[in-house]
Amino acid sequence: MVNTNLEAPASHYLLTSELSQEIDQKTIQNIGIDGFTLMEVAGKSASQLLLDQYSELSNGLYLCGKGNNAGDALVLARYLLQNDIKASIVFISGSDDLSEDTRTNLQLLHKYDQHNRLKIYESWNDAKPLDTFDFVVDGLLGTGLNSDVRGKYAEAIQWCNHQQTPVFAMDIPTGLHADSGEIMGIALQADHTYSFGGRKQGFYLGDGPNLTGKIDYCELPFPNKYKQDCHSFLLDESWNSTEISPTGKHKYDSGVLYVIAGSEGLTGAAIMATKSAWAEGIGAIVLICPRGTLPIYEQTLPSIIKKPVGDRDDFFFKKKHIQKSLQIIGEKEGALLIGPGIGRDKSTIEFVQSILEENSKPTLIDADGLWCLSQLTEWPKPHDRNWILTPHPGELSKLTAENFDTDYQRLQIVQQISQKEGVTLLSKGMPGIIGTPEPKSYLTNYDTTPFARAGNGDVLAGKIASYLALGYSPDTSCAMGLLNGKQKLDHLLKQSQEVPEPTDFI
Ligand SMILES: NC(=O)C1=CN([C@@H]2O[C@H](COP(=O)(O)OP(=O)(O)OC[C@H]3O[C@@H](n4cnc5c(N)ncnc54)[C@H](OP(=O)(O)O)[C@@H]3O)[C@@H](O)[C@H]2O)[C@@H](O)CC1
Ligand SMILES: Nc1ncnc2c1ncn2[C@@H]1O[C@H](COP(=O)(O)OP(=O)(O)O)[C@@H](O)[C@H]1O
Ligand SMILES: [K+]
Repeated sequence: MVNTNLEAPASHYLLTSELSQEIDQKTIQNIGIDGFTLMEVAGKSASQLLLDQYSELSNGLYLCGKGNNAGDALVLARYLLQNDIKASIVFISGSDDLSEDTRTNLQLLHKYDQHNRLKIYESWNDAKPLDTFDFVVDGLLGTGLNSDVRGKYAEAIQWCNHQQTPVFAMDIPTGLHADSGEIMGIALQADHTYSFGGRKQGFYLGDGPNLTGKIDYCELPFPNKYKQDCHSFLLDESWNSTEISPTGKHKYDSGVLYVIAGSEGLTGAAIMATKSAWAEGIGAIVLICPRGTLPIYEQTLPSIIKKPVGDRDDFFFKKKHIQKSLQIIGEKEGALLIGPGIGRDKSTIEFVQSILEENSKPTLIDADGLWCLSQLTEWPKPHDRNWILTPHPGELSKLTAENFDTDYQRLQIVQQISQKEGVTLLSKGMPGIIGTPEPKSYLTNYDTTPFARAGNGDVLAGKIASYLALGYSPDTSCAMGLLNGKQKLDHLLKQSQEVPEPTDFI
């Protein structure tokens, strides 16, 4: 029983290069909306956005390749020409070999030019010295790019990156890989990206966030059914409550959250996690702790039920605590959070292994709990249980025995592992990536560096575990946990310039 129920809004589907092409082709061939029409819609919606956002533009420089990406730029040029905005168009590889729809759009553009406001250059060399212009449009290359940008294209990009005027990218900044966010030799730095038919996955990985500028989604008439093959989504605060909703159970029909956390020297992790979970309004939290650590929690966690296991001189979880802990966890419905601050003793690993094998609750495994898991040759996960794992990059690497240099590799590992093991994986970092068994993945788009302070992982784990106990699905719980922090961060930063303390996020 693996529950997933996040429903991304259509504007938040993230397309790969292959999927973009597939959807284009199916719409053209099966639905009968031709490529020319799609191009018209793309260029027109970009023109509307651009005119809304910039009122003072008078002369555009359009850098064009020979494919359909150039066609989008030509449609844009036509609509802006209608608004008295001049166009200087540079075809980097000449205009003899344009794609069919792009050629048609060049012919149309000439027909719309009543007052000689159009200039055409047949090569990059011809175009220099360039006329004055107050914005640049990037219609060089689109989403299909899969080799390093060549020749004059690279030269034009380098030049463009030194200009002061705003740069508008059609569909994707040229040189950015649509799937991975990798720079293909050189890439254009855009101020705005008008993303046609769907945002591209690479906008949120690798160098993507540094190159796209502001991203505007321009809808194309793609039937929703063709988007069903999309597995990757953007998670941001614009998602509303119907998209992030409870699974069946009423939110306030809350179960108990059992927390197995803390050991000598690491009781802070247990305190942060339980306080954070408590703040979400859950009815009861039971903190299971080695008896020697109990006095600290008596002082610090008055609202939390404490159930000590073992003897007064037990300061970390051991094999001998297994039965008692399982008995406590089995008392009521709810969820389990295991890991923050439990340490890495050999006996703790055995303890964790048995708890994971025997307990039947939805379970969040974090921090040292993940380390214990990484020490086992096989994960003791029963197939019908919901597990959430919340590793930071080091923990993910240890857990999967995989090294990754890029976000794209990290995404691929998250997708593989969550599907193979049937778990929901929240890979912390920038971006945060949620992977589900379906498999689906959700990428965040905000700066996570303010969260990179010891304690924020415990706060996040506490929130997510509390949502699990409240009856939300694992993926929804992760999404809510991340967005809860982001919302608080925005609020705190409005009040002060300082980086907030982890306790501020509770
Ligand atoms: N109907 C549709 O499908 C719709 C598509 N739409 C738009 O089309 C875009 C995709 O268009 P596309 O597929 O024509 O690709 P695009 O990048 O413009 O040109 C490819 C040309 O570039 C060249 N080239 C390749 N690699 C290179 C390199 N490394 N360095 C230098 N040159 C390189 C290559 O030349 P070749 O190597 O073959 O000589 C090839 O001829 C998409 O992003 C969206 O904007 C929208 O209008 C909606 C409807
Ligand atoms: N609300 C949030 N949104 C995105 N990422 C978050 C959020 N809260 C925490 N994180 C991620 O969790 C990381 C902290 O977790 P971790 O490294 O495990 O720290 P800890 O030492 O607290 O266990 C942050 O660097 C960030 O990547
Ligand atoms: K482009």
